[in-house]
Amino acid sequence: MEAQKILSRFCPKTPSLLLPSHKKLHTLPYVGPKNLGILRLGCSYTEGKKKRVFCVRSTVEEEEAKVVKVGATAPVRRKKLAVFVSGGGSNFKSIHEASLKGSLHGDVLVLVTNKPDCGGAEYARNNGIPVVVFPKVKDGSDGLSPSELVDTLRSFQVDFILLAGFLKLIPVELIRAYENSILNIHPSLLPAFGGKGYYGMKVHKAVIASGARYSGPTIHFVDEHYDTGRILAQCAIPVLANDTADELAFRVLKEEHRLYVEVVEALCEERIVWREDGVPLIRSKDNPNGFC
Ligand SMILES: Nc1nc2c(c(=O)[nH]1)N[C@@H](CN(C=O)c1ccc(C(=O)N[C@@H](CCC(=O)O)C(=O)O)cc1)CN2
Ligand SMILES: NCC(=O)N[C@@H]1O[C@H](COP(=O)([O-])[O-])[C@@H](O)[C@H]1O
Repeated sequence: MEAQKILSRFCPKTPSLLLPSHKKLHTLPYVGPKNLGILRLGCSYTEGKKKRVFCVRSTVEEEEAKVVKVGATAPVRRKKLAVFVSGGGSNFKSIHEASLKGSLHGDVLVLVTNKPDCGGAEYARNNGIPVVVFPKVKDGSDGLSPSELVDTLRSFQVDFILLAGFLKLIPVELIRAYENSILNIHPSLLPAFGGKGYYGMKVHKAVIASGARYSGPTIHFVDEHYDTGRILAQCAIPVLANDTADELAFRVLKEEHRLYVEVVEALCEERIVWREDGVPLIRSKDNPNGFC
């Protein structure tokens, strides 16, 4: 209900029926022929004068399919994701498509942006994903404060936050509320070519100008500063002698789409482990004793 109230302030077009997966569903046993399924009654809430109740029906098999068995037998709960964008959102789309395809054991429940008209926000609205504006635009009524953003993400019961071309500094309130649960993708091999001023094409132009022979995406945990959080994954690709910044950007972005989906799949399957010295590792899906 809280999410609905906050959202209605900034995103009037937000679908009135909030995504069931973050509403508390009351599961009632289905009385009828054995094993035909469970009738799940969505909780009711008032919208204006109307009381809205929605029901979904799922079979026992569908319920079980929502739980992935990883490693030995421990069932892993499907994760709730928030994605932050400022631009076209191609990484966001790749992650959403992997979720719809079923390879990614999570759902994108909310999109956060500082540019409500960007391509990523448009894609979200076209796919029924609520859009939240953050940070507040200067002397404008639109947008959430850091504490309202934390409350909104908590109302959606978000497990992980994925930055994908978001160009504003994440405030310390959110870092503290989502410790070791915020990832970012950066289009260079950090720590090289990172930090304030290094985003989008500026990164690729700096790489070309430096004469570096390799570049590629880095996925890292987010701390209070730009691009200084613990590195989780990287992929090196050659910089060709006659590469333009656009040609390099195109090849790096393609690798980003592959790498981010692979990393978020591991995140949702709880395959991220922390080495004693604080370095995060990704446990291999095929070999529980190996790492990616
Ligand atoms: N607390 C953190 N917030 C963010 C991080 C992070 O690591 N910690 N990563 C960035 C994403 N990013 C690089 O991956 C990045 C984005 C933007 C900038 C930057 O210099 N921004 C400009 C403003 C640009 C604009 O408004 O158009 C600036 O701050 O002057 C650097 C790195 C997301 N947030
Ligand atoms: N420093 C942050 C940064 O530069 N991020 C970069 O913005 C692009 C967003 O593309 P997308 O909107 O198509 O996913 C991506 O290349 C991402 O690495």
